[in-house]
Amino acid sequence: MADQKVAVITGSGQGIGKGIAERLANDGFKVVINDVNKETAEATAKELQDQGKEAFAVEGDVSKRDDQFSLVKQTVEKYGSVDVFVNNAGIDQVAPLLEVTEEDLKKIYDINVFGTLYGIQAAAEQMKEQDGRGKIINACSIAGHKGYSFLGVYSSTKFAVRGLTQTAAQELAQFDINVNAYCPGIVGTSMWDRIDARMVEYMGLEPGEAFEKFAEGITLGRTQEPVDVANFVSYLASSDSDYMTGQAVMIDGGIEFS
Ligand SMILES: NC(=O)C1=CN([C@@H]2O[C@H](COP(=O)(O)OP(=O)(O)OC[C@H]3O[C@@H](n4cnc5c(N)ncnc54)[C@H](O)[C@@H]3O)[C@@H](O)[C@H]2O)C=CC1
Ligand SMILES: CC(=O)C(C)=O
Repeated sequence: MADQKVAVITGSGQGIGKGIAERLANDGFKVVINDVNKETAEATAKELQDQGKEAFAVEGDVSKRDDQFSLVKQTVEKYGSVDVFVNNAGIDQVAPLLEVTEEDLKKIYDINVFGTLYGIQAAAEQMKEQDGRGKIINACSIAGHKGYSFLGVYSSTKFAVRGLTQTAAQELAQFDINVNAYCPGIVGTSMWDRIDARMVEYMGLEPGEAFEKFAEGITLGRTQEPVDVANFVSYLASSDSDYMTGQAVMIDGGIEFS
């Protein structure tokens, strides 16, 4: 097992991140489960260990640069390298633009944008020193390609993630590091439970109706599960995607077409 590659996934105590961790562990990676929520991170790592996978949990807040560098350091101390780093952690925010406060802006930019850049920095500094190709994979969204009413600030953070992905791809190619992003559509995680609850307030709908309304536009006729996203991230983490960099790819069942 000495040649097992190592993947770090931020925000992987639950939701899409957990799905990615499960898939990469099944692909043969040693996985590091990072989350600001220590309990869910440890529970996910234990679930994987109980299945005979190599996994451990690191509590950390992606919006703190020191936590991101410490995450990489702890990974290297335990597993020897960081081959794949998935900047998955992110938060939602639902509000009309005219109601957004300075505090709202700061909170979401700290996690979704600053957090992604700190992850890129920490991962790249380590990957530069290693042999072999590194992969940095960022969580974008359909909202990183199009602005949606009431999701304007969230959307703007995902446009920023797309920009960081394109620039990091260009700056890091010289170190054999590929940088790409996945852009899910409507995934049934706790993020959408929160979005639905807030949309109800703004759109005058019943609980569940906002989710259904967004889901109506899905060409494939169903909302997503984390595994639908994880299957694509598995490709981005593998050598099959060695010739892809700087892309923010829709994996949304056909909601937006570009
Ligand atoms: N659910 C959806 O429909 C979509 C989600 N996405 C993106 O996918 C990513 C994952 O989303 P979900 O799994 O749905 O969300 P979720 O809310 O179910 O899970 C997010 C996880 O990130 C963790 N987290 C939050 N802040 C953190 C921080 N500062 N440091 C470390 N961990 C932190 C949470 O504790 C949680 O475990 C996010 O970046 C989100 O923007 C993109 C498109 C659609
Ligand atoms: C949460 C999210 O990215 C969307 C567009 O639903």
